[in-house]
Amino acid sequence: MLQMRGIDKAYGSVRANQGIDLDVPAGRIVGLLGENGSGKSTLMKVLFGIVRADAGTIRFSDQSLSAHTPREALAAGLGMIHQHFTLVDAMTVAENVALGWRDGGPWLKPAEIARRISEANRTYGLGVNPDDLVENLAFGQRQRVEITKAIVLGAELLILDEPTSNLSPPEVRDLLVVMHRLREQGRAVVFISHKLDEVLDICDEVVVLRDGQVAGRAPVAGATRADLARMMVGRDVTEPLVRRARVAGPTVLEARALRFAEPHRQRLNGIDLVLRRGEVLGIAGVDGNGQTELADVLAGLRSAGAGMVLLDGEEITGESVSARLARGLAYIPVDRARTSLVPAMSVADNIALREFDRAPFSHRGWLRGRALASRAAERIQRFSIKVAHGSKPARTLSGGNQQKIVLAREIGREPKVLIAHQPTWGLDPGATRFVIDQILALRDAGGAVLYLASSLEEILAISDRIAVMHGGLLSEAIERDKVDVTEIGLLMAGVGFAHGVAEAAA
Ligand SMILES: Nc1ncnc2c1ncn2[C@@H]1O[C@H](COP(=O)(O)OP(=O)(O)OP(=O)(O)O)[C@@H](O)[C@H]1O
Repeated sequence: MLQMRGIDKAYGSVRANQGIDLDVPAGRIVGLLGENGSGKSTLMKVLFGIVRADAGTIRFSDQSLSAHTPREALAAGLGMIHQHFTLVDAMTVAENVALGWRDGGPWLKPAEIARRISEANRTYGLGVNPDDLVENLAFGQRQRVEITKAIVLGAELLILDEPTSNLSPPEVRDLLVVMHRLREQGRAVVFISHKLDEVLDICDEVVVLRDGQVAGRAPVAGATRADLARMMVGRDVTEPLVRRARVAGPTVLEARALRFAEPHRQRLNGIDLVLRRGEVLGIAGVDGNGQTELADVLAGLRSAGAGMVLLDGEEITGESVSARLARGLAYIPVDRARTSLVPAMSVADNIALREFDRAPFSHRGWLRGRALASRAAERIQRFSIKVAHGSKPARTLSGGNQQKIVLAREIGREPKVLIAHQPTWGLDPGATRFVIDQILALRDAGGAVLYLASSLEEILAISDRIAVMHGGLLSEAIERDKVDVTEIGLLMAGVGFAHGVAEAAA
């Protein structure tokens, strides 16, 4: 169905794609793997007409695509599901699908659009309701709306860019079912992922990129995680984590009966939490159960409606973000692209962002360029950020490498308390492992870490104590060694939470 040949794309001196060949047959799922910055997004942007290749040819369903626009790519039968959705919140599902209707195509009555959505639902098991308002839908449902839209608009080949990163385990299973059905119906899928197990589970074959070139391709049958990892980085990165025992110290961060309410946001319905020196407290839970609100309220980005936050026994509930930062709090928010990184600023400036006004970065009101540059060079090296120089704007880095800038800044400051929300989102396996090791080292040095993630596997690997969040409530924290995974699973599904009682008390 798709034949890409000899694709070259350079950004200045960075050769993001070099002579890449990619074949995707109909009825196949091809995994596109590679470390952060290896050129996966660039290749897909070339295919979809978002960026123009310097050289190479593309044939898709017997048409030649060159110098095409995304609109022409859509018309040819390509669909791209981005990590950041393109839906209009205030419209219904059917209206969103109608919006995507090709210019010049036949005008469709709302009833006809609804019919096509139900048909897509039946064939692919999407479970999308045409009349739902998008703003009321959870992340996983929005993603299925995007897929529905692509199918109704006639996509024969779908590009899914890290589609499982923000999904809960049941949502991942549902998505994999949808992908199976797409394959059965003779459509093709390009699946970009850093999760090797999922790639092994769902793909027919994989293509691995390294430094802008194809490092290997292989059928998935018979391959192992270690094989894939080796192709990606040239060595094995899947060694199991060896955890050392820890001795937790006194309480550093505490929340008492914390409440938060805002229209269209998950509420916090009275959260009690204790975080001690030298421990990682993992908060498991399906996304959208108040994790973002809890982390924001603790970091001072949102104000609590009621309750208290204490740091080292002093109340900080009303304090500003910067006052909290000065007390040694660091925050890795989930929506880093919007809240934590300034894309137009250089990598070096982003790394110094929290400390501009302090030595060594400023002196009598003057910024010290050399100190900025040397700190950046050190962090770029330590966190393996793939960039030619710290002076480059952050927006020119690959998604995973932008992420590493925030991690390098927040973890690198050796904070007293680190609140980390999905810190490994979008990172390749090597980088994920590195970040986990850094967080454990911070803990071993006496730091306190609140770790929020939707991957239970990750929570189990890193935490000393685990609590579950559901519907704006937090369960009691359990020591890692005493955790029963089934029980955590049930809590994640909301079984065992006394919602009625808490709501009545509110
Ligand atoms: N607009 C741009 N300007 C300059 N350089 C860019 C631009 N977009 C990408 N690059 C560079 O091209 C290279 C490949 O980036 P790309 O986004 O394709 O990687 P990726 O494999 O998708 O990574 P990730 O897994 O982190 O998303 C990187 O070195 C990146 O810095």
